[in-house]
Amino acid sequence: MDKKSFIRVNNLKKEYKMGDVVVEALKGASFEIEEGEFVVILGPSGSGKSTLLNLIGGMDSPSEGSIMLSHKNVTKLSEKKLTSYRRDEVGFVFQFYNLMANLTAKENVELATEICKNPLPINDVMKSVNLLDRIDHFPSQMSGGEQQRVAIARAVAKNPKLLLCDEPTGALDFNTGISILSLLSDVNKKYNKTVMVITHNSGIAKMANRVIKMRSGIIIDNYINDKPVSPEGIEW
Ligand SMILES: Nc1ncnc2c1ncn2[C@@H]1O[C@H](COP(=O)(O)OP(=O)(O)OP(=O)(O)O)[C@@H](O)[C@H]1O
Repeated sequence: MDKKSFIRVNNLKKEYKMGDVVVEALKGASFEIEEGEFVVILGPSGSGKSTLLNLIGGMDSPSEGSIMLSHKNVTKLSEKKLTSYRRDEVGFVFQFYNLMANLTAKENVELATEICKNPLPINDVMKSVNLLDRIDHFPSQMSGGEQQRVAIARAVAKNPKLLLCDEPTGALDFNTGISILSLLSDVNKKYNKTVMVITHNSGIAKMANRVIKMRSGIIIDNYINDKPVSPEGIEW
C-alpha cells in the first residue's frame, strides 16, 4: 500500500439476494484515496454509491474484496472492532439529517461524542458550523440547512478520520446546499478530515480533489481535479 494511501478499496463486490433474485450492486470496485482529499462519488440512481459508502463505513460487509483504511482491514474486523470503528473513525452525514427530535442541537452532538474516544470540544465545533446561538433549539425549530449543520457538527465532533456524506444537499434548496458544501469544504481544510460525498449531482464534482464516477456497480472513471472550484463558484 502506497505510503500516502489512506483508503484502498480492492475488487469490492456486493450482491443482495432477494429470494431467487440476485442484485449485483457492486461488481469489483478498486480505487485509492489519499488522506485529506475531498472526494465526490458521482453516479446515477442505482449505480451503487450508497452500497459503497455503507461498506466503507462498516455498516455492511462485502460479498468479496477488501477495504483498507489507514492499514486496517475494515472487511476483516470482528463485530466488536467494527463497532469501535464506526464509533471512533467514521462520521456520517445523511440526506435527511437523522437528528433525535427530542434532543436539542447541543444534546444531539453531545450524545454522539459521549461514546467515542477522542471528541473535539462541542462549543468549538458548534461555533465552526455557525450554530452557537442555536444550541438550545430542537430540530423542529430549525430549518433544513440548520439541521444539516447540526448533523455535520455531530459527525465532526466525534473527531473521526473520515466523513462519509450521503447526498448531504439532496433535501436542500440551492443556496442552502451551497452553504452546506462550503461548510464541508471548511471541515476538510480546517480539521484535515478526508471527506467523501456521494451524489448524482455533477455540479458538486467541480469542488472535489478527486472524482470517482460510477455506473451500474462499476467505477467508470477516477480522476484528480487539478483546479477544484470553491463551492460558491459551482452551480446546478
Ligand atoms: N438492501 C438491499 N437489498 C436489495 N437490493 C439493494 C439493497 N440496497 C441496494 N440495493 C440495490 O443495489 C443497487 C445499488 O443501490 P444503491 O442504493 O447502492 O445505489 P445508489 O447509487 O446509491 O442509488 P441512489 O442514488 O438512488 O441512492 C440498486 O439496484 C438497488 O436496488
